[in-house]
Amino acid sequence: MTAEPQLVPHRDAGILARAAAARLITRLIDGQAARGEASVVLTGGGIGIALLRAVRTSPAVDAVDWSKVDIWWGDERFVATDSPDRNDRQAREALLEHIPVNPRRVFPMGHRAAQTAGGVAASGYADPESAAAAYAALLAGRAAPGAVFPVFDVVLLGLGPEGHVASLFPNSPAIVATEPVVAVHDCPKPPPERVSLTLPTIQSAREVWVVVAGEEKAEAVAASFSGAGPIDVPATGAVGRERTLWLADRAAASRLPTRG
Ligand SMILES: O=C(O)[C@H](O)[C@@H](O)[C@H](O)[C@H](O)COP(=O)(O)O
Repeated sequence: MTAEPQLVPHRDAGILARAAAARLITRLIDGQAARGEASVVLTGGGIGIALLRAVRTSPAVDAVDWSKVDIWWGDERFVATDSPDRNDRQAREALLEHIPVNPRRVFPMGHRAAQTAGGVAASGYADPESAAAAYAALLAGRAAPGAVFPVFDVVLLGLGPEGHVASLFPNSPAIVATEPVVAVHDCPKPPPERVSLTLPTIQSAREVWVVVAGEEKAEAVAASFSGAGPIDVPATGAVGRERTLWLADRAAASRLPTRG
């Protein structure tokens, strides 16, 4: 059973980030109360990272036992580990370096191995395919017996202007991929090479939250609620088992039909 998307409007992007942060903290607390641990899949992008900064500055941040939270990524740019483009680097600077996470429960996606002089093996992967395979193995290692990925408490996703989520773009090989993690080449949003969870993995979450702000996303939000399918509008495939939330500011929701 997947959940019908529910849109929750917020006055502006700043309030959206703070409200989504508070919602995430509560969600993780509830997950830990129910199962002793929790898991979240982070996203890159402007509002996704703003949300993490808002978690860091939240008065309730210490209510979560961060040592018992599994932290994953929905996608990653396949670049050098020290590149400012890395979603995990931005997440560490925004939040993870400021809270007591358990490093063994933080699962960054693979990075491009540095070119080595003299054959010294550098950490990382030669291509996105091998990084994707390694991440799939990590997911399987944290899954229930017989499953290939865990049941995440929350998958956070940003939204692109054409309706992409993670690195799943319209009419791309990745949007129809069925393996848990996929390599992405020629991504329309730079950098071109990425690693991304696929829709089946995203859909394994109890809750999926699409967090979106700005007038430039209004068309994509409207398209996502127009009955379009995920190949044309990937965000429409981002649904949770129990709940699907669209946390939007008013500008991003401005092209939706107003309630009668
Ligand atoms: O790695 C990435 O680029 C993100 O995961 C991507 O899916 C992002 O969330 C959207 O493109 C929205 O990004 P903005 O919020 O910056 O527009």
